Amino acid sequence: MKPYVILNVAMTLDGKIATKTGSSEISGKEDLERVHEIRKEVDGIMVGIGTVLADDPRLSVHKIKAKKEDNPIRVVVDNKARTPLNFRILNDDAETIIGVSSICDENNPNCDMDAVNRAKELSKKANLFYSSEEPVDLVEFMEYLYTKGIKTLMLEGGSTLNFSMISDNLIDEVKICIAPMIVGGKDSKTFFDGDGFDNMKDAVQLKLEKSYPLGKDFIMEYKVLK
Ligand SMILES: NC(=O)C1=CN([C@@H]2O[C@H](COP(=O)(O)OP(=O)(O)OC[C@H]3O[C@@H](n4cnc5c(N)ncnc54)[C@H](O)[C@@H]3O)[C@@H](O)[C@H]2O)C=CC1
Ligand SMILES: Nc1nc(O)c(N)c(N[C@@H]2O[C@H](COP(=O)(O)O)[C@@H](O)[C@H]2O)n1
Repeated sequence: MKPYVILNVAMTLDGKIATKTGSSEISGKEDLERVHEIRKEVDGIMVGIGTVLADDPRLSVHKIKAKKEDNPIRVVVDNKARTPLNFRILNDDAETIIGVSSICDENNPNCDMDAVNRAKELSKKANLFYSSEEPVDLVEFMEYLYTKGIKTLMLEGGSTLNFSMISDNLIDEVKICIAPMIVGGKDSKTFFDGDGFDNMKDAVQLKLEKSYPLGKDFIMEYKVLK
């Protein structure tokens, strides 16, 4: 069993989710409130370590009225246990689960002792899941999250993790905020990066369920066809 996964992202009209320098303030106020309403509803929010390092996110419900109990469990996919101990993702706003790879496991002959030691330190502040693979096996990780009570999970980026999740067929819904902005840049992060598929026939197929303007932005909501 796996959580029901909703991918939410804010992108510019030209499909970028951050500039080449990592600047990513894209959504308008109304969109941020929409996202925080979803955060309040779901059991967990997940991001990749690239997003943690770029944004130092809180991943709590803080743009709308909410109580501490409304905060979902925060989840990070972090191969080498690089989450900095002083980052907000480890504060006491909510529980945090960090998925690390097999190189953090001291019983693995190919482990990296620096990563093993960082993971040990992290385990004092968060619950660690040790994947049997490198990078983190996302199918295995989703099954683990489900056993931890995460039945609904919002994925909030970034580009690399988004592609791994969709190519592993783990995403059920996609919600996109398109802002009327263009930033360009071949090195700017797009909605989905990763390796990409070689052939269009392999493209993931989706069905548009809903679309509407929201403040200055435009929202599109899709179901992933399985
Ligand atoms: N506009 C928006 O809605 C959002 C924008 N962003 C932006 O995206 C950028 C970060 O994106 P990325 O650098 O692509 O980082 P990312 O957040 O996708 O993290 C990628 C990292 O996750 C780890 N990982 C472990 N196992 C993995 C697996 N099986 N598959 C994929 N990754 C795995 C790897 O260390 C990998 O480098 C930041 O600039 C951030 O601001 C992030 C979230 C939302
Ligand atoms: N919905 C949305 N709109 C944007 O313009 C964004 N840049 C993001 N980014 C995501 O939200 C995280 C920050 O969350 P906190 O406010 O710190 O709780 C960031 O890390 C991205 O995952 N989202």
